[in-house]
Amino acid sequence: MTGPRLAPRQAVRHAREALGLTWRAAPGGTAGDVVLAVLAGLTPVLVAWLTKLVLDGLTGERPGGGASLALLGVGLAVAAAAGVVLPHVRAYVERERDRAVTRLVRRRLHDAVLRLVGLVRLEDPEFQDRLQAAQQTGHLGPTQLTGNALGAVQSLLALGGFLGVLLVLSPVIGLLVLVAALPTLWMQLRLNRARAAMVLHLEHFQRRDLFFAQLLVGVPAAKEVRLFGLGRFFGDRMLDELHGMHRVEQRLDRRELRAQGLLGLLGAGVAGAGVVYAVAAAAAGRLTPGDVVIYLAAVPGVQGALGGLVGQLGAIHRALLLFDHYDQVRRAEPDLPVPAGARPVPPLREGIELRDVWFRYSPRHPWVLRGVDLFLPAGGTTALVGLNGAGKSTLVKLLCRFYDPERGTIRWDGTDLREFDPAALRERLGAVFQDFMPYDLSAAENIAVGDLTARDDRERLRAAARQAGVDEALTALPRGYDTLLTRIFFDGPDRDDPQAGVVLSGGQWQRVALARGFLRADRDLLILDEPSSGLDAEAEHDLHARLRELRRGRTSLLISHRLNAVRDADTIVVLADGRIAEHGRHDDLLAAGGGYARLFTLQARGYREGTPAPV
Ligand SMILES: Nc1ncnc2c1ncn2[C@@H]1O[C@H](COP(=O)(O)OP(=O)(O)OP(=O)(O)O)[C@@H](O)[C@H]1O
Repeated sequence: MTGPRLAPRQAVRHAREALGLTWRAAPGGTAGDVVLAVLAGLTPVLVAWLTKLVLDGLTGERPGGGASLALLGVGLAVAAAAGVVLPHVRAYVERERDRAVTRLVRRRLHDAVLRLVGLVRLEDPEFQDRLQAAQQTGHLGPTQLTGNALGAVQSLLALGGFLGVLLVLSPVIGLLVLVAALPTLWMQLRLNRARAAMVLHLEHFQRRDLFFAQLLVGVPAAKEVRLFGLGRFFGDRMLDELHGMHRVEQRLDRRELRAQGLLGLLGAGVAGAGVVYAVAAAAAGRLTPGDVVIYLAAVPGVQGALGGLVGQLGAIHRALLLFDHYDQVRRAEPDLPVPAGARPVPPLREGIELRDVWFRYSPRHPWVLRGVDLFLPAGGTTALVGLNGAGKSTLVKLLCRFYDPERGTIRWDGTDLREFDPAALRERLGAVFQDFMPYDLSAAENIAVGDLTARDDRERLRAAARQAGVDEALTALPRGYDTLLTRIFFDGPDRDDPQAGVVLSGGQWQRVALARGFLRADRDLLILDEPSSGLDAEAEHDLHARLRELRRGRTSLLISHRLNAVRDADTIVVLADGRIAEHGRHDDLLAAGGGYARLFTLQARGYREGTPAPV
């Protein structure tokens, strides 16, 4: 397994940014941690040295009065106490710092995602993987890097101190210990790289493991999993992924075990030889008992510090790799060009014109729109119809500027949408999407997300709900509009009240989504993509009557498979194979006897004779 690599310059840049980020998030905590790391590195050496001095004083090897011996004893006690307390203080300071870093990283990631005003990047699976990894591990880069860098400083200080002591006592042994540690260093570095490679290799298994686990325990798939008896099938797939993951880990663990065992034996051999030498030298009077004690502390001290140092270097490498996900998300270019001096979006006076619009989701995907020419006149209702996959929702997404056309233009009173800031353009739009989002929030909040300025205006929210025909149902909920529309989690006082959260029916949700759209009914363009698909026949009829009222004199685009619901539109446009196949008023299209007439007749016959309609 070869390790993933970061170019040295990139590694240095990541290190600088990660450390800078830690500093900005928690300057006090970081400075405190540096001081504590230095103290923690020097304390064991100080304790060993003071022990030696006390022993030498006691055995009369070094002259010194009782007073200085007592002082040494006190110093030893204080240093030993510091050695016990410091790690706990440091752990607290580090956790505080890490929490501050986590908040800052989350905020910055959030800002980076908000800069993606379109959908292209979010729909790119590779970018999604990075985004998920950055969400989960973004904070670990800076915190682990800082923690391990300071750990490395601590190890270096301990290493330097103990090596200095050994070299003073016996340069030969000092050098021997150092040389014996070199294979450990080399092997650890190799293992570090293999471990970093494994982490990346495991990501694939982990994603799929999580996917199957969520299918098994999550609510969305629960019905199909039970009805189709998929539990065992998905459970086995999940365990396969887990096995795959564990096999990779096991291979590396075995390799590590072999290497560590061999190196441990080597280290113990060197240490043992040193002990024999030190005892013999003390017996011959070349070393004092204190020298032997400090020697006994220094050999494992050097080996431990070296091991720690190498481990920390490996962890730094892994932290830099983790930081790479965060860095790439942060540096992602905006997915839609937003002009520097974007023009304000004027109220729509004439209409929106699509001129020879070509679009595909990426060069790897087929064309969805192939030269669409269309005019949505201000103040008029245009209905868009067509078979599944014809490109209707795609056209809506282009109007909202979630994507730009690959060829051709969309003009708002003559101005290309690309000249506007997408956020300003969207301020002028109201929409009910076919795949609207049910939020795990209260009923009031679920409507208010359509226009957050109405959040505290209960009357406005209720008016919108009334227009969508859902006010009565929401008022009747256990806590009225404050009832959570979820059973997944409860907030505040709801926590202990299982009645507080409710599950709405599909049609009720559809009406809540409609209420969101009604909140924005005063916007310049109202887009209604299948607004009645989940409603019963009576409610659908009622809704379309309301929508007709609402649309009167407004610019709207209505998409529906129920052709009866669009027959009174000012213009009906039929989209087929990415092109406008027909357009005109209902009666004209029927008279023309084309695709629209065929579909309309089929649906009408279906209602009369009970024949299932095709769309
Ligand atoms: N995000 C996407 N990435 C890639 N292809 C997509 C994406 N969204 C839609 N498509 C493809 O674009 C084509 C048009 O889809 P679109 O949703 O616009 O059709 P539609 O006319 O709204 O269909 P329906 O009546 O079923 O809602 C389909 O072939 C679909 O697979």
